[in-house]
Amino acid sequence: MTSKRIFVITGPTGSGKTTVSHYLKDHYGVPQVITHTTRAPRDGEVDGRDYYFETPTSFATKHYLEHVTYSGNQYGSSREGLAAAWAKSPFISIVLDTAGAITYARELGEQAVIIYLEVPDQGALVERLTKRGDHPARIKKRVASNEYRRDQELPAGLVGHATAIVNDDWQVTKQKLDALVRHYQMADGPVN
Ligand SMILES: Nc1ncnc2c1ncn2[C@@H]1O[C@H](COP(=O)(O)OP(=O)(O)OP(=O)(O)O)[C@@H](O)[C@H]1O
Ligand SMILES: Nc1nc2c(ncn2[C@@H]2O[C@H](COP(=O)(O)O)[C@@H](O)[C@H]2O)c(=O)[nH]1
Repeated sequence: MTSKRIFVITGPTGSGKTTVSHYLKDHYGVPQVITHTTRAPRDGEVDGRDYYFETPTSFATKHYLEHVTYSGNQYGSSREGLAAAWAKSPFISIVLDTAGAITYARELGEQAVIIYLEVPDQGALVERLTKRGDHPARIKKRVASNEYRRDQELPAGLVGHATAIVNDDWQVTKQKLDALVRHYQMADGPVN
């Protein structure tokens, strides 16, 4: 029986990955693995809580399970980060782009529970980024990126591995997340 799980939350930018990760933390005590990035912090983001904010030089000194370039910035997650989160709880979460999620599905097999979030209305996605306070120039750059376009569809490498959730209505999304967590709580039983 697999006792440790990582909820890998993936999907396009603005689809609600961070929101879902916070929900799992607040309602189920699921800690989030903090990843590393070279992008600048957004208003309100805190180093060590939202990301480890790195320079290109410091980013290169870490040991990554996987790392990617997304819209011109580097992002990476470490095995040490997973171990630290699993030391706190058997269920943990991480927010990744779809390339990272594919790596996790391949490397961790059934331990990785992949959740793919989608918002079919592109206009609604951009509106969410604007409301979040993202700078218009950053939104423009991101929406023009290959990674943004790529993540709009569940990639072939995740078909059969991911639970897809349309995150249009937050109440419906919460019900689906509750059902998913309950499923794994019952499947895995108490952890020693
Ligand atoms: N179901 C929903 N309905 C409306 N707004 C939502 C919903 N879910 C999340 N949001 C809002 O959309 C914005 C983007 O959400 P969030 O930051 O969680 O997305 P993300 O996928 O983590 O984005 P990114 O990949 O760009 O970091 C936030 O302001 C959040 O409050
Ligand atoms: N493959 C990885 N993707 C990551 C990691 N940390 C974050 N992300 C994803 O990058 C994009 C952009 O994030 P943003 O915070 O700048 O909007 C988004 O899809 C994140 O999920 C990581 O370590 N590896």
